[in-house]
Amino acid sequence: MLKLLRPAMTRILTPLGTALVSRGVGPDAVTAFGTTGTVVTALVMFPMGHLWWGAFIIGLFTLLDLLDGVVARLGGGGGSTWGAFLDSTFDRVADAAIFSGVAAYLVLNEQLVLAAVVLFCLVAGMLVSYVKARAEGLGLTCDVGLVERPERLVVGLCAVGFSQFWEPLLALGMVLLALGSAITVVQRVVHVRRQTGELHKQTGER
Ligand SMILES: CCCCCCCC/C=C\CCCCCCCC(=O)OC[C@H](COP(=O)(O)O[C@@H]1[C@H](O)[C@H](OP(=O)(O)O)[C@@H](O)[C@H](O)[C@H]1O)OC(=O)CCCCCCC/C=C\CCCCCCCC
Ligand SMILES: Nc1ccn([C@@H]2O[C@H](COP(=O)(O)O)[C@@H](O)[C@H]2O)c(=O)n1
Ligand SMILES: [Mg+2]
Repeated sequence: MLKLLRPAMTRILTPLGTALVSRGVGPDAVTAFGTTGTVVTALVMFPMGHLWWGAFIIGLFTLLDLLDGVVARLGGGGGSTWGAFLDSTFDRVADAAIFSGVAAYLVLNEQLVLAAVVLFCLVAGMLVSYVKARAEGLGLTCDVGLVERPERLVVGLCAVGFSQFWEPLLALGMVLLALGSAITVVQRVVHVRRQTGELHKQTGER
């Protein structure tokens, strides 16, 4: 759903991308900087209880995940295979750090049930991405689902950040995210099953 915002975000980020390209900054540097910033912020600020500032700063760093693609395209060649691999792999590293940081905060504050829900969100989010990567590796498509990465980030970071001001929001956001991510895994598996069903009809393959 949020991917509908991609053209607008690309337009907003293009002047910054142009400035970076003209100074010789490449897309891999942007990817690495954004991921490092996210990981350090999540693993330092969340366990210390700085939920608002942690979520806010991570929100800015994750926007670099849109900027790296802009820089890659402006730099010519339309992006590289290595860059696409690095981008997706580092997304998983950033997601792992965000949810681990929140879980660490909850464990330190003895909210073990909510920590388990957050870990469920982490695993379900990874599964959402894995199913797509595996499907695409097999030559299928899997660009569907209710809660893709931008939705996970916006819902997750807003729930964490604003819970500094209204505590129940963290539980509410994480439970919604857990349900949404589980539904998305099912949607993607069903989408793959439909395609393999079609293949079966055409080729006799099961
Ligand atoms: C006080 C008001 C608070 C308001 C908070 C809301 C602020 C919202 C600000 C910006 C909204 C940005 C929306 C961005 C929409 C982006 C749409 C898009 O297409 O994103 C795609 C992009 C990159 O995708 P990739 O192709 O590079 O990545 C793929 C993806 O990882 C796939 O994952 P999967 O879906 O399968 O799990 C992989 O499968 C694939 O391999 C991989 O290639 O998007 C991103 O991933 C980055 C999105 C950035 C979202 C920024 C979120 C910032 C949000 C909130 C900050 C809130 C902080 C809290 C307090 C803030 C107060 C201001
Ligand atoms: N270091 C990078 C990062 C990205 N790319 C290219 O951009 C595409 C992803 O764009 P987003 O706007 O979704 O981040 C990716 O598939 C690559 O083609 C790159 O080349 N190098
Ligand atoms: Mg990117």
